[in-house]
Order: sequence, then C-alpha cells, then structure tokens
Amino acid sequence: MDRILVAEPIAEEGLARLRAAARVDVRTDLDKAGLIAILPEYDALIVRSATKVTADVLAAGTRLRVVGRAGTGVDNIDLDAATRQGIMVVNAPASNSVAVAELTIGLILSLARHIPQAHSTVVAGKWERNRFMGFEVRNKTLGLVGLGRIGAEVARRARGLEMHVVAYDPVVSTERALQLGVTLAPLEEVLAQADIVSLHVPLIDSTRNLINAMRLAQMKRGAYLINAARGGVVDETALLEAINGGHLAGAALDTYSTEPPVGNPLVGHPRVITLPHLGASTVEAQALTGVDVAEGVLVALSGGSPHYAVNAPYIPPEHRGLVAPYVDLGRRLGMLCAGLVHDPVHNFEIEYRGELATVDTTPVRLAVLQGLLAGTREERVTPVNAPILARELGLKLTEFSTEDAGNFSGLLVLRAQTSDGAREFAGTILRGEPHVVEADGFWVTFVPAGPMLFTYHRDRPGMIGKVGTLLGEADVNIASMDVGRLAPREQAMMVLRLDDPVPPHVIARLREEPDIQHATTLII
Ligand SMILES: NC(=O)C1=CN([C@@H]2O[C@H](COP(=O)(O)OP(=O)(O)OC[C@H]3O[C@@H](n4cnc5c(N)ncnc54)[C@H](O)[C@@H]3O)[C@@H](O)[C@H]2O)C=CC1
Ligand SMILES: O=C(O)C(=O)COP(=O)(O)O
Repeated sequence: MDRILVAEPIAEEGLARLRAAARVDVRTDLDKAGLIAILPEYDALIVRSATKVTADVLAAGTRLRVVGRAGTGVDNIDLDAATRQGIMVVNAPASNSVAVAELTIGLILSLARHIPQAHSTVVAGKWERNRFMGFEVRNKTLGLVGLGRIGAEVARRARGLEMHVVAYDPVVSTERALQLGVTLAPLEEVLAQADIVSLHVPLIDSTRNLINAMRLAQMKRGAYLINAARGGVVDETALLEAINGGHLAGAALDTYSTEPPVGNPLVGHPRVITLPHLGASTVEAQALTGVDVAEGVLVALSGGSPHYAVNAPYIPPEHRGLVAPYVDLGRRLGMLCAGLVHDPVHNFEIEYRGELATVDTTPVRLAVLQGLLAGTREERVTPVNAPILARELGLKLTEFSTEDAGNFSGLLVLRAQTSDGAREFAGTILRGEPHVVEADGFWVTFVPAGPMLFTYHRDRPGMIGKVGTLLGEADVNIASMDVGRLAPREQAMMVLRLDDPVPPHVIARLREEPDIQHATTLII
C-alpha cells in the first residue's frame, strides 16, 4: 500500500479520501531536517505554502512519485528538480479562488474605511470618530494585475460594488474581459488609473519584483496597493518608501517575501494592514482543496492523468477511456523495443493509427519514451522526466497519424530506424488489455507483461519442443506461447510468457543451439 506524508494541515474531507486508498501520516511538526529524514519512506508528499520543497528535500524522496500542493501557488516547490527526478506535482487551483477574492474585497473595504485600525482604537478604549474618515469605493477604479481565476472573481465582486475595473494580463482576451466587465490596458495605464491596485499573478521568474520602485512611481498619488498573491511579486523596501514618502496612501498585505514576516518594517506600520496569509483559509475552500489534492495525488499514484498536474500532460475526460490503455501499451512497447533492438537507432517513429489518430496522444508519446529509457538509467524514468532525458541523450522521435488501422480499431506502431532498416513493433487494445501484434517485424500476438523469452530462430521441426524442454528442466512454467515466421522454415520468432524468470544458464544453453540466432529474456 502506498504511503502518503501530509506535512501541513489539510481538511478532514481530503484526509478521509487519502486514508481510503493509502497509509497516511499527518506530520505537521517537521522541520526541514525532520522532513528529509522520513521522506525516503513515502510515495507521496502533501504540503501547503509553508513547506519549502527544495531540490535537497526532493532528492531525499527516493520513493516519491508525486508532490501534492493543497492550494494554488507552487512557488514553494522546486518544479525543475521535481521534473528532473520524474516526480509529478499536482495542485488544487480551482478550489480557493473565491476565498481569496472575498478576502480581497474585505481588504479593499478595510483600506477604504480603516476598519482594522479603527477596531484597535475601540479595543484600546478610545472613541475617535473624526480620525477615521473613509471613502466610498463606488465609482472608484480598481486595477487588477493578473486576471486569471482569482482576478476574475475579484472583478465580478468589485463590479457588484459599482467599481470600474481595469486589468493587465498578457494572455486574457478582450472578449473574456468584456464578459467580466473589465477594461484591459497595459500595466503602466492600469497602475496610473487605479485608486486601488490588487495583485493576482503567480510568483514566477517574470513576476518576481514586478511591482518595483518604478512601477510604484507609476501608481496614482494617494492610491493603495493590495497583495494577496505572493510577497516576492513586490519590492517590499520600495513599497515602504512609497508609503513613507507619501506617494501611496497605504497597503494591505496577506503575503510577504519571507513568511512569517519577522522584522519586516511594513508590519505594524499605521497605514499598512497585515494578515497572516489567510487568503485560502475558509472552511469551504479548505474542504474543496483537500478533496482536489487528494484526488490528484491518488490518480498520480495509480499512474493516471490528474486533472491539475503542474508538470505533466492532462488527458481530457472524454478521451481518457480511449487514451489510458494506449499509455500503458506505449510504455510496454517502448520497453520491448529497447529490449530487442540493440543496434544504434537514428530515429524513432511513432505512428498513431485508427482511433488514436483523432485524440491528443501526448501522454502516449511520453509513455513510449519512458519505456524506451526505463532500463537505461540509474535514476527513475517517468513520463514527467522522460522528455528531458530523451533530449539530453539526443534521442530523435518523429510522430504521425494515419486514420486507417486495417482490421484494428486503433494501432500504436513504434519503429526504430537503424542503419539496417526499420525494426517495427505494433500493439493494440483487445478486451481492454494491451496486446502486441507485431514484434520486430514478426506477426505474433501476446500480452507484454511479466517475465518473457524471445527467440530469433530458424523455423524447423522440434524447435518449440527444445525450448519447452530446457525451460521445463529449469522449472520455468510457460504461461503462453506464440510463434511468428516470415515463411515456412525461414526466420521465425518465438515469444513465451513465463511465470518465472529465466535463469542465465538456460539463456546460455539456448544460445548454443545452432538454429537459434538470439535468445533474449525481458521482464516487462
Ligand atoms: N493569499 C493566498 O492565500 C492565495 C494566494 N494565491 C496566489 O494567487 C496566484 C494567482 O492564482 P490564480 O488566479 O488561481 O492563478 P491563475 O493562473 O488562474 O491566474 C494568474 C494570471 O496571472 C497572469 N499573469 C502572469 N504573469 C503576469 C504578468 N507579468 N502581469 C500580469 N498578469 C500576469 C496569467 O496570465 C494568469 O491569467 C497564485 O499563483 C498564488 O500565488 C492563490 C491562492 C491563495
Ligand atoms: O493556494 C495558495 O496559493 C495559497 O497561497 C494558500 O496557501 P495555504 O495553503 O493557505 O498555505
């Protein structure tokens, strides 16, 4: 049974799903050294934003197949290191958008009416009704930087408050913006027009310190900044200067460059509202997040295609039933080809025929690459790191589709082009199970699974008996057998599926047979 380490609090709904399918340990007490010490025992790790899943943490996860982020931002996970190690990263980005948007509206109104500051004075026994003159947000302009899931939810709600909304987002279409009642504009115009600017971009290389001194200077004098995205998007020193210098009226922050923001001079500033990264902290968002991340992690552990995979392709539900068995077949076909073709290969070709020609076959390609590389590397090869490894090796792959699949509904063909010509392997799905129908140019039919023996031999009476006797003497049980040949008494291939691995001395004996040119055993 798979073991899952949950390193930060997630909702009971999510834990229940995980516990139904795996052994789950909730350990929210671990520091980095403690995490590294126990991670080798786990197949999956689940975190929120506080755990830094750095390259050295991932390196300790020798069994780790998936990291689940119970939330949206994955800036605390070293995605490159995870990808290189073949570890899938999944998150739950659809679950907390409304929670963050509602908090943002709370911050807009808090800034406009000084709600937190006024509350503190009453608690302190004061009654200062003239000190906290506010302004109405109606007819004011909200500038959004990032109009993705959260930005869009904020826009809808701000429109309900009768605000004008302008936004900068390099990928959002004008149609989408129009639907939301938002005017798109370049970043400097958004900053110049807005009375309140709110950030809703991910922390990635291109957004780090996006809101720097120059951008802050482009903001309207007396405007406010809200950051419930990530601290690293704002140059916090420049922000403090902009507030102290009087260019900005204030700010509201939920996120900081370092969390908790110990020693951060913005904390405690009379014109800065500070929250302890509460954007996602609603009962509803946490319940959804827990369930989404649990599902993603469990699908990843089962070798499937999770909905929210950050570093792996996603198969749309309508194609899943069709594509999933070919993903399995692709990996096995790749292993078979790598196991039987030992000549240098100039180029691999994948041909998708019949029903496969109509769907997105990216996951099949990744699985073929995984199969081709699986036996050649010290590190684990998965669909996540297979493309990087293939690129590093200079492996060339071309793909094409053909609608015709002969008598099959779909056919996956893998061809290895060598200087001696093409070596062809093909498979299909029969009764829901992957079957090879062509192995190295021979028409044989078998399920590629478990210990297998392949002989390349001359078709002669008694060959099958000889091989059977040798295996029998070594107590190797034969599960199934098939023979393909180019012509009677010509070149042939025998394929045996076995219940037990073939001992090396049996292979050596087979290779001594004058009519057997090659005998190879593979475990697929
Ligand atoms: N405070 C909190 O507790 C939470 C914070 N977040 C943060 O909010 C971020 C956004 O979340 P979603 O809206 O769900 O992500 P999303 O991916 O749906 O939207 C992000 C948008 O930012 C845009 N963008 C990227 N670079 C940009 C740039 N340089 N300028 C302007 N726009 C740019 C993208 O095109 C995209 O439309 C997350 O990555 C996370 O860091 C998310 C959830 C909770
Ligand atoms: O989902 C996100 O990106 C968040 O920032 C929420 O973080 P949290 O899960 O509350 O640590």
